[in-house]
Amino acid sequence: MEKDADGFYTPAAAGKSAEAQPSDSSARPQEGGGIRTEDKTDLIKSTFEVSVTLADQQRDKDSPLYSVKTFEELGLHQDLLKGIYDMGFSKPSKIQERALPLLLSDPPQNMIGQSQSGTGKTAAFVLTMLSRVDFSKNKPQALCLAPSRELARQIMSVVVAMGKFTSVQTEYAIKDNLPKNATNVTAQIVVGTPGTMTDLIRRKIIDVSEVKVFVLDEADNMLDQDGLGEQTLRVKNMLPRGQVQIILFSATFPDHVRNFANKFAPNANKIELKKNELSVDNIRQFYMDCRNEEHKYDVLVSLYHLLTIGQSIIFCQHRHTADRISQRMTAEGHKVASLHGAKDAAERDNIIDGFREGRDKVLITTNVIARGIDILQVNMVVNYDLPLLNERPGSSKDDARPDIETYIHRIGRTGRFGRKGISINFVHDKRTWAQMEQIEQATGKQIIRIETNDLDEMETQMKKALK
Ligand SMILES: Nc1ncnc2c1ncn2[C@@H]1O[C@H](COP(=O)(O)OP(=O)(O)OP(=O)(O)O)[C@@H](O)[C@H]1O
Repeated sequence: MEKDADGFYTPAAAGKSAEAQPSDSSARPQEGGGIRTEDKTDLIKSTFEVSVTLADQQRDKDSPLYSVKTFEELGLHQDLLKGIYDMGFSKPSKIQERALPLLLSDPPQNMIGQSQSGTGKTAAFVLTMLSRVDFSKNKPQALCLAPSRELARQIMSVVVAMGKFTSVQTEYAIKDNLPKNATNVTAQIVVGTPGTMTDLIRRKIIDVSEVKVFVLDEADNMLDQDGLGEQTLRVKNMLPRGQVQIILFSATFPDHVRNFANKFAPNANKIELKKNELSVDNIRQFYMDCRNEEHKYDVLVSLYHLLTIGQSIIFCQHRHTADRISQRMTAEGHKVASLHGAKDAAERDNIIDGFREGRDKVLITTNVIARGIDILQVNMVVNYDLPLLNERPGSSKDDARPDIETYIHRIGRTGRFGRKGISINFVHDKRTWAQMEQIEQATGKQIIRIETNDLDEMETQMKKALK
């Protein structure tokens, strides 16, 4: 099975793997901030392929994709092994190899698992849910929460694909999915967002008496007081005491939620990353020094050809910015889509499906899809606005600190499972410059300057980074 045009898993030629090229690290800033240009290319005109050999990276001991084990050795049921191989997976990744034996051991134990973006966390918790449910019982037994409907739908596509050779039944707990007069959910696995899940449990449409597994994807965000923390806790408090395995996964676990995570999933087995392992090496990070806000728009438009070579996601801080840019670009004849939380459910589904199918190549959005979204063709992420922590009341805009976690998740929309990717940050004044420097320090990865007026240079850099 491989992903179909709309990015969800469908039966197709199994076991296909893309091909890899060694990475090139010759691009270095010169004194004065310029960049050495080597081998000019015809990138804009060409249709060069962005590709990697997964098998090679899975052999590299230092790669998060490396594993000494096979899926057979991880103790999975035969029907699930069939599902995995049907999806074209041949070996587990490091997080899968390390987490699965712990997740599947009996008696069940809680887990707090961290590994870089795009390294296969979803498969680890989906396999756990599928392994734990009793398919002969028509009652919810595994609940999974995600921070956005887009991510919940994507997780569900993985449940359906991996469970293809089982008799699993599934249901969504996302807005506008179930009819108002819906009765008891009989599905064994329910995936949704915290608000709707709470509502359905309260209304007794979801009976939680048989729930055995509770998964939080993007757990740090789901537990953050400023995020979805309260709603998620409400769901947990409605579950039967003492019998539920709690599984938290994320690429990031900032200190201010770690304590809460430990209380939320007591006595959990833990897989943790060191700070310098947070971001993946296959994503090359650049910045462009724009003159002002208006110039950011002009630079983005000038990049349009490069943005559409593969697929690109443009992140803005506010919904109105995403709308304004997309309206302007559309009026000027460019094909772009915009997605944010103010759009209604059907429209959101339509937009993300169009992007997954490749009907749209450029998606302008907010943090709503900064986490978890897995579209392999995305090879470029632009931070039109750098992600910022919520500005505190009374503090000036100048004090706003960059949101490092969101930055890591945003750029992780590219470079999925060992593929190459590029991120470009727009800075346009002293404040944004300082914020970018803080990001560079926190991630420990160099962010390389590219001139805003040198498209040839950009093209050359892109080709090198994606090679
Ligand atoms: N063992 C494997 N072999 C091959 N491909 C895999 C394997 N495990 C996962 N993948 C693929 O790798 C991609 C990334 O996986 P996934 O979305 O689970 O990452 P993640 O760690 O949850 O990322 P994020 O932190 O962004 O949520 C997906 O397209 C998935 O199908």
